[in-house]
Parts: sequence; C-alpha cells; structure tokens
Amino acid sequence: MLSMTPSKKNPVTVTVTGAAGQIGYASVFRVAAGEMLGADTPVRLRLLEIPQGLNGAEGTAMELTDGAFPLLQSVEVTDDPTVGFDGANVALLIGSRPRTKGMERADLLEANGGIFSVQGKAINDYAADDVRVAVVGNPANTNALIAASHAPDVPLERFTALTRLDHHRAVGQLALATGAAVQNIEGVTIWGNHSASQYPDLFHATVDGRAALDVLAEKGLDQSWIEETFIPTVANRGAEIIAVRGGSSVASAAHAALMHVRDWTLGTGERWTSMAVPSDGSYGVPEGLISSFPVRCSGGKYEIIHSFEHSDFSRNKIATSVTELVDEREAVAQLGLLGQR
Ligand SMILES: NC(=O)c1ccc[n+]([C@@H]2O[C@H](COP(=O)([O-])OP(=O)(O)OC[C@H]3O[C@@H](n4cnc5c(N)ncnc54)[C@H](O)[C@@H]3O)[C@@H](O)[C@H]2O)c1
Ligand SMILES: O=C(O)C[C@H](O)C(=O)O
Repeated sequence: MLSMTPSKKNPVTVTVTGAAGQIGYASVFRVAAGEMLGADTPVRLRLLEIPQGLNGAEGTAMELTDGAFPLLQSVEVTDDPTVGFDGANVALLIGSRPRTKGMERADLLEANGGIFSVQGKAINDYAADDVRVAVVGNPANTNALIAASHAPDVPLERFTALTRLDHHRAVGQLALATGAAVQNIEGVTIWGNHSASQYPDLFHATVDGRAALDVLAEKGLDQSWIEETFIPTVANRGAEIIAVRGGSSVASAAHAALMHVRDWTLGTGERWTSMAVPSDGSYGVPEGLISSFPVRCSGGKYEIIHSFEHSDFSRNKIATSVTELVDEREAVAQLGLLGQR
C-alpha cells in the first residue's frame, strides 16, 4: 500500500478488475491522473486480478507509484473480490476474456458470465452504499445483468454497461462522412446491445447545429448510406479492429469507460450520451433488461430521455437488438448464472 498527497474532496475508491489486462493497464494511469473523476478528486485504486494476473497487477501498481500522481492516495492489489470491492465507490468491471477473430461477443457468455455473479455478490456485500458499476467485459450488457441479479441490496440503476465506445464510433463515422468537427456533432444514440445487433441512430443527431440527415443529404448520402454503410460500420467495428489490429480494441475502450463514468458522476450538461442501463420499460424494452438508451446525467444520476418519436425503421432496429438481449438473458438463466433479485 502506497500513501500520497491529500486533496480537497473526499477520496473515491475505484476498483478496477482485470487491472493487469490490456484495457485495465490503459485505464488506471488516466484514472490516477484525474481524467475520470476530475482534477480535484483524490483516488484510491484497488486492482483486482485472478492469481495468474497478480504479478502483472503488482507491476502496474509499481508504475503507478512511479508516476507520483498527486491525486493518487493509495494502490492495493488483490485477487480476493471481498477485499477488492471493500468500500468501492466506483467499480470498473473489465476483467474477463476478450473474443478473438470469428467469435461474436455472445460466444463469451459462458466463459465470462461466472465472473460477474461472484463479483456482483461481492459488490452487494462489501461495496460502499453509493457504488456505481460500469461493466466493460463482454458480453457487457448481459454481464451487467448477471452482476446486478446477485446484488439485491444495491439499487438496480447503479449497474450499467458500456456502449460509449459504440457512441464514439458513431460520432467518429459521422464526422468523417460530413467533414464536421467532432465537437460540433450532437444527438447520436446507440440503442440496444453492445453487439452487432445494436442500433446507432442518427435521426435526432445534429451536425454544426443542423439535422445530420440534411447535412448528409448534401453530400449525396441518404437512407441507404445509413443502412448499408453507417450502421454496419459502427456495429461491426469491434470485429473490424480485431481483424486489422490482431486483437480487440484497448485504448478506445479504456477511453470510453472513463468517459462513461465521468459523465455519470460529473454530468453531461444539456448534451446526451449513450449508456446501457436497466430499462424502465420505455421504448418497448422490457423492464430490467440492460439496454442502451440516450441518457443525460446530472448530480451523479442518469436519466433516460423519454421524448423520442421513432419511425418504423428505428422501432424495428431497436426491437431486433432487444430480442437478442432477451435471448441472452434466457441463455444465462439456463446456465444458472442469474441470482435472486
Ligand atoms: N464494452 C466494450 O466496449 C469493450 C471494448 C473492448 C473490450 N471489451 C471487453 O473487455 C474485456 C477485457 O479486455 P482486455 O483486452 O483488457 O482483455 P485482457 O485479456 O488483456 O485482460 C483481461 C484481464 O482480466 C483478468 N481477469 C480474468 N478473470 C478475472 C476475474 N475473475 N477477476 C479479475 N480479473 C480477471 C485477466 O487475468 C486479464 O489480466 C474483454 O471481455 C473484452 O471483450 C469490451
Ligand atoms: O468487439 C469486441 O469483441 C471488443 C469490444 O467489445 C469492441 O467493441 O471493440
């Protein structure tokens, strides 16, 4: 355990699972630098690994010490979830196996699902009352569902999964297609599952303050570009990265995880973002299913935006992805991975 400088705000305990893995390694230094919780919030890091990952996590902890981060109050390495989640205010659940070429994320359900039942139970029993959970490990939505089902004492809304990477991918593709600056793009939404069935929705998006569809039309890009190019590019980008890079995305995933938690804790302002959160039943998504929605965050809470009118096209796309989530829930129930919540 390392002790460093005190600061103004109360320290936040951040548990990172899979800390010796690629995304874990790409995340923890930025968390220590204040990029997730703000430049005035001291952080206590807990690095949770499996025994085989402990050396790697110890080495990462040594490098964190060597970074002399002013906000970093302590670093603890453990392979015991009851220690790892003790007093956790933020839990980044990254640790799990990534898919390889030719696999779909759902192929990982059986391999990774068991991790999230154990961790959900430990979060239930040991985390702080205000714990916020962001699941990165795939298949992220259903892993979050598994974790939440084993944590009946933690409010359901504290369990979320990452679709922020898909959101960023959608913004990136729209910026490329229109030539606009990323910061002038707003109102993109990812609906459904973090999988190839997701629906990246441009129908409420704006580019330089104008309807994205109008800007695209001026470039000769119509509905067929949305259906045949934009949606498949965003939805299959994870597989494309694996094919081109030879391994699943890392730095972009770590960045998305940090921005997910940052917006949740520090707020989005008037903009909205995409988060996979427990459904309140809106937009035809069965209550409790962890599905991606447009959300605004303030005061440490997120709210699903309820005001969208959808075309038949959008309704059908959302329904397709939600059907996949229902099937995944059924599959993990059959595997005995769901708890009693
Ligand atoms: N949701 C997203 O947008 C997104 C994006 C990219 C990757 N991912 C997923 O994130 C996960 C991690 O990817 P990676 O590239 O860092 O993989 P990695 O193999 O580099 O690292 C995974 C780490 O998790 C550890 N681990 C395994 N089981 C654990 C457990 N029970 N407790 C604690 N740690 C455990 C391993 O020892 C390893 O160090 C994968 O499931 C990947 O598919 C999700
Ligand atoms: O696609 C994967 O398997 C990794 C990750 O979920 C991604 O979207 O890049």
